[in-house]
Amino acid sequence: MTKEMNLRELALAILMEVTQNGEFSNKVLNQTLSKYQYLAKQDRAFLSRLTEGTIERMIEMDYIINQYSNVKVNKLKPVIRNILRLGVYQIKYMDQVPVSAACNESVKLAMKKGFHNLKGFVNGVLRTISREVENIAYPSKIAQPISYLSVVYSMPEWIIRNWLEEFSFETIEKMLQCSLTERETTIRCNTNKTTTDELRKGLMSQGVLVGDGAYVEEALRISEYDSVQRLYGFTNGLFQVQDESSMMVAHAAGIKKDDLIIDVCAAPGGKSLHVAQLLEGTGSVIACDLTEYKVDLIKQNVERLGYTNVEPRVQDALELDDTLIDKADVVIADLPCSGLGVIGKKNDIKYNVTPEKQKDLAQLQRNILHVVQHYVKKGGTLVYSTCTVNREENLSNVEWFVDRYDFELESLRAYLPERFVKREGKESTIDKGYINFIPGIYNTDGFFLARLVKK
Ligand SMILES: C[S@@+](CC[C@H](N)C(=O)[O-])C[C@H]1O[C@@H](n2cnc3c(N)ncnc32)[C@H](O)[C@@H]1O
Repeated sequence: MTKEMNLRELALAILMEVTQNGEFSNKVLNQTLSKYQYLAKQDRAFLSRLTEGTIERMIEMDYIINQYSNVKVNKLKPVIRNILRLGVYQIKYMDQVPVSAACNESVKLAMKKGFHNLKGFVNGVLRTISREVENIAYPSKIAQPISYLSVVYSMPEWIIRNWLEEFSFETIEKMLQCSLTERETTIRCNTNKTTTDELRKGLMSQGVLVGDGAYVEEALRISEYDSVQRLYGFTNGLFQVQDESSMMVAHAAGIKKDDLIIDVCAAPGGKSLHVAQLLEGTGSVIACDLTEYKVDLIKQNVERLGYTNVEPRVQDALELDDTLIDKADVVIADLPCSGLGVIGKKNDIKYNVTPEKQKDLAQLQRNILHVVQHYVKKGGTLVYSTCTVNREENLSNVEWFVDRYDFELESLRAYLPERFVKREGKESTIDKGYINFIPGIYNTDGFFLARLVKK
């Protein structure tokens, strides 16, 4: 058995867990990588690329298979279906894999999994696709725009229909293109411990490529590394991974020394720790989440980054804590959401969201807002945010909120980083108090935030 065969077998096992057992791809891939730590860097990269790529392009893979197989994808045995998906991905997207290897190794894998009788079928379908790969007839952009976007960018049709109610075709295409483009990782420098220049030097000494953030002073963008945990400065808390859109929350909050901040859905602590950083050791941050497990994640990050002004707490945001009423200068409500802004990083989210789940989430967000608005003192601020781009979970909730509670939207212009504000034209919604970061238009994840002030 060759090494490559082993890697493909691991990829198949991951795909089976994700597609048959509903596991999250990030989780299963990370577990596999930690189990097989002895794998060489290029093997880890091959495995990651093959599994992540196949999952993020799954609708396209199935479309291609359906063009050339006499048995439709949904009628195939799950193992064979996933072997074909992996095979087609190698043929179409992995130039470094010879077509013959993609076909032969897929056939061997089918036999190894007990499907000797289907080796001719797997071989036939993959060989045909390898010959026809440049001639695949995709849905027409003009005549079938929804199918076109769905197949070319592997996005479920219902999400595209939903987005078309709010965004133009061109904007959606940009978002989708962006979700399939590899971006650097953004990190937030812990400026209480080091400077961005020192951090940059340390990372570069390990051969990491380091660029400036696009909008936020304390952000750096890194690439060409193997594992974040092994990077310079990780263990001693010189940085935290955080997208620049997320970093905007702490800025939008307008933190002042000695403020009391309550972060109602805080794990793993990205925003709580950023806020603590801006407090420079003063004030305090109560960082809550639902379970011990989640709160432990916050604790680990607090310890690593070395903050003494953060108090992690198990607290259900749906249950009012009387002792906190009217106490907070700032409440951060970064709420559970459908996550459609981070499909570039969590590539199976798009297949798991349903219209019903999205509706339930929008309701959950309202229920949480109803409770946590009590914690804001008069004149204090509530920052509402999600990592999704659809209106129901974003602006519609904000409109619902200001209609019912004694809050108003306040312009973000005075709060967001200067570099960002400068690029926003006169028409920007930041003057209305909210912003929808659209991937492909902004160089960030998809993200929404609104600044609400208690009258
Ligand atoms: C978007 S994530 C928060 C990310 C975090 N703010 C950060 O920047 O690292 C949403 C969090 O809400 C938590 N959550 C969900 N329901 C909750 C509830 N009823 N009460 C408290 N936290 C909840 C989830 O466990 C999850 O950690």
